[in-house]
Amino acid sequence: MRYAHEVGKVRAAERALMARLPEGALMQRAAAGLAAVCARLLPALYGADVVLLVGGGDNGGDALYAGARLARRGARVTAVPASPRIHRAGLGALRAAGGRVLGQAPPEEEAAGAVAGADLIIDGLTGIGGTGALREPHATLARLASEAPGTVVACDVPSGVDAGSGRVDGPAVRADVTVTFGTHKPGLLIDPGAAYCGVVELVDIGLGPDLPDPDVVAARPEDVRPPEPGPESDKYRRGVVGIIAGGERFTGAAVLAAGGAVHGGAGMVRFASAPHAVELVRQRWPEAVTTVIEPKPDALERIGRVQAWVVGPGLGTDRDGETLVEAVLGTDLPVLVDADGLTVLARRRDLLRRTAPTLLTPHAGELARLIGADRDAIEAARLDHVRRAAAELSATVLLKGSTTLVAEEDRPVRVNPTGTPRLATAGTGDVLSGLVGALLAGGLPALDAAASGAYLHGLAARIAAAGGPPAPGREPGERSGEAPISAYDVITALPAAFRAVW
Ligand SMILES: NC(=O)C1=CN([C@@H]2O[C@H](COP(=O)(O)OP(=O)(O)OC[C@H]3O[C@@H](n4cnc5c(N)ncnc54)[C@H](OP(=O)(O)O)[C@@H]3O)[C@@H](O)[C@H]2O)[C@@H](O)CC1
Ligand SMILES: Nc1ncnc2c1ncn2[C@@H]1O[C@H](COP(=O)(O)OP(=O)(O)O)[C@@H](O)[C@H]1O
Ligand SMILES: [K+]
Repeated sequence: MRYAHEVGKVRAAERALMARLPEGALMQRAAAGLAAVCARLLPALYGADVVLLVGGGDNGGDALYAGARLARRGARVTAVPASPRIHRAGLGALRAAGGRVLGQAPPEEEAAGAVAGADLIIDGLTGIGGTGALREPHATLARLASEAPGTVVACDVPSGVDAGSGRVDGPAVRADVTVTFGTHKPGLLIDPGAAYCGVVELVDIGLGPDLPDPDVVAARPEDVRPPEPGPESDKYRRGVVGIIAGGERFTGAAVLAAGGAVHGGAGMVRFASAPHAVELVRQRWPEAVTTVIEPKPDALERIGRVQAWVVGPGLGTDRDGETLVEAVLGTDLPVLVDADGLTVLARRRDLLRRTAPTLLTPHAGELARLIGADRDAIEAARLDHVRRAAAELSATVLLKGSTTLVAEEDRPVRVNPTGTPRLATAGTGDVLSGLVGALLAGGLPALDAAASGAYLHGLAARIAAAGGPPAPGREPGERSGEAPISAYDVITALPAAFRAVW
């Protein structure tokens, strides 16, 4: 796992460690790590033009000491101060190493010229101490760095990104590489902030023993463990997932959710709905066992036994849909509620009073209805809202969108690292609900089923878009070589995604 800690906990750990170390030692560790990454990024250090953007806090101090190390190895280093008070000792070290320092608040043309001509720019404007939108001249410098042709390396956090939440209010540095110290900060893993970081490199400064449990975690491939069948498995023991989706009017969601489950490793998929949806699912997925049901409180009785339920995609939000959502949540089995089922829940929160696990998979608009919040506020502060939702609704909540997050009370929030904007196409959410339902039926706890499902879903989308294993990373401006994808393509690529983690 990649771990991230809230800013307050990072500061507490730094204080505890600093108390045991000689003064300034921690900043030297950070600066040494930063300088080492920068040296690796430059084809030749000797004679390279390096520009430091230096704010008034310790983030600027790190940049100055890293610049001094690069200057001692032959780089031509220029510091651009953004504040009248910049780290004195760091400034002294840079000067002693032969670095140049522009005057306080240098004219914009001078700063712009230096930034535009740099081979490498170190962004030391603000780190974990940055709050709110960047003020001037920081905002202008952030814009100049983002537009410059040189490689941009953010010190700890790209300036303008809120380290705790990933919130970005106004201009922020778009980095090629972010060198972060001690532990990741949540804002480096969560959009919109995550999109500003480029490649994130973690430098160990010895904080580990002083850090508490993480607040946010992101899976690596080895952390994704879908249930694997053993020799003693049969279709019932592997897990039967029941899906109630679609109706007479909406049938696409039914076919896609069933497909996600069929390719999600369920031992069996039981699909139940109105006749038209059942007919289409039967034609497309002959593997599914289908039942025509009517929207009555005893609707589940004819379907047969399952280990977990998925309810909601394309169901409709009227009284009939409500009856089916109520019937499913009345069972003592794990239930995933998605799409129209969530709209029903927004007016029937009482249905969430149950003891078996409940997993909700809203996008920001659905979550807004569920917890009475503003959609834009949710998009801007996804971490806060997903946590609040899990606590208020007493459920596991998977918040879809640019960065998918999964929260459960008193557990670290799971961040999905495989997402891709190519998933922003109608129907992919239905595929996710079927896939996660299959993992729930296979016995994974709700948090793991949701996080593993999101991981495999994103990976399948990348594989579908790339026409094979996704490329490891791209140079800025390089063509992606990817194709647009449909929800159906994601289903088709699920086997390849499973192969990549099994
Ligand atoms: N502690 C340690 O042991 C270690 C810490 N380390 C490093 O220290 C960093 C934290 O340093 P920090 O606490 O000094 O805060 P920092 O990120 O420099 O920001 C404060 C400055 O930014 C300014 N500012 C704020 N918001 C602004 C805005 N919107 N627009 C414009 N300006 C804004 C603010 O100005 P003020 O609001 O006070 O006028 C103040 O000048 C951390 O990220 C890591 O890099 C490493 O060396 C490892 C050891
Ligand atoms: N910008 C984005 N970046 C990454 N993933 C996205 C983005 N926008 C949407 N997604 C993903 O696409 C899927 C869309 O689901 P949803 O909103 O339920 O659509 P639908 O109801 O049409 O199926 C989710 O898995 C979501 O996380
Ligand atoms: K920074």
